Amino acid sequence: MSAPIAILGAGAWGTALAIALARDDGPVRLWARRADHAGWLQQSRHNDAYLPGARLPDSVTVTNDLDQATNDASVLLVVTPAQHVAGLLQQLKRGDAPLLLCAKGIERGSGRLLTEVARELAPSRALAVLSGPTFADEVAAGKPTAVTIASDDDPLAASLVARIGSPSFRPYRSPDPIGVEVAGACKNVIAIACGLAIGAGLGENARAALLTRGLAETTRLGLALGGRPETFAGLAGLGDLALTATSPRSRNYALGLALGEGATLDELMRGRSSVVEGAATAGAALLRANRHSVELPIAQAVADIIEGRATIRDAMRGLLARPFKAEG
Ligand SMILES: NC(=O)c1ccc[n+]([C@@H]2O[C@H](COP(=O)([O-])OP(=O)(O)OC[C@H]3O[C@@H](n4cnc5c(N)ncnc54)[C@H](O)[C@@H]3O)[C@@H](O)[C@H]2O)c1
Ligand SMILES: O=P(O)(O)OC[C@H](O)CO
Repeated sequence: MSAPIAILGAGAWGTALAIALARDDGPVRLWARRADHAGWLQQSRHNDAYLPGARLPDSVTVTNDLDQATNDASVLLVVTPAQHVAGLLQQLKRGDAPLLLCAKGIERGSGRLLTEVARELAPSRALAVLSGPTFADEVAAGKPTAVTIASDDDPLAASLVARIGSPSFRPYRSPDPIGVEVAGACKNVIAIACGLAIGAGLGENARAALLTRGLAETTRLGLALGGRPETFAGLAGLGDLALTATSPRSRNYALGLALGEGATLDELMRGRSSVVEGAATAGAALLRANRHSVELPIAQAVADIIEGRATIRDAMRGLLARPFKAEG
């Protein structure tokens, strides 16, 4: 029997990954932050709060005890929202099981990528990143899905692909964790912009333009941070952007759509438990881009709207007033 896999975070994505990775040959432990939630999940096998309709297989054990979840695990999947990854890593005991970072975002305040957070807070552990076009409910339902697993450590990436892959959950290996992280984080910001455009009635041409120029600015940032150009045409880049920036089932796109239709951010965020990563990442990406003198006009527009510095109309007008230039 293989060593256990620990999945840290019992929102929609952690739950879907637990279901996808549950096998007869190795147990899966799912860590939930709240004791009452862990107890309910373990007993009912359902996660109505975050992933209604899915059922946890018997080989998944749910706990809110981090030591119990991680003890003897072969790999720890980090699946909390990006802004809580540092808090989680600070609670982890020292150990040598690798981390597979599955959250998509850049840290607010510091502009750090999650691999940079992990390198500082869990220096003894090898790192890999999992990203790509993955609506959790489809993964939980066993629908065909392809992802990227990226690491500087190719044997680690290969062993994770072997442990995690199945006919319906197909990981592709990549040597570019930085590019994969930047792509996964920024697509959420671009998805908000695309939702805004449709919600505000600007049309599908505008959305296609935002998606394409969004990929161009994401690529600029990724390259400045050391990513590889081909990553942005891959699953974590174009693949995830195509999914997220066109589907009302994306929480990021849906937030933009509702804002564009006239809802306020306050109304949309009040009482909400599920995460909209792009809202925090817009400003964090800008912070990081400014340090590298990289321009992110679309992320700037999204951050200006989200952080209350511009109306949607003014931000969109600002984008349209930019000087004409060569494509690239
Ligand atoms: N849902 C998806 O389809 C999907 C797919 C791929 C990647 N992701 C990424 O996975 C990450 C998690 O998203 P999700 O959809 O599972 O979240 P979710 O919105 O379903 O659930 C939110 C989770 O955040 C947890 N949480 C709230 N406050 C916290 C805190 N202070 N510390 C630790 N955890 C806290 C909640 O307990 C809950 O587990 C995000 O970065 C998201 O972009 C999600
Ligand atoms: O619902 P979203 O916008 O958080 O997107 C979920 C996944 O990241 C899609 O790949």
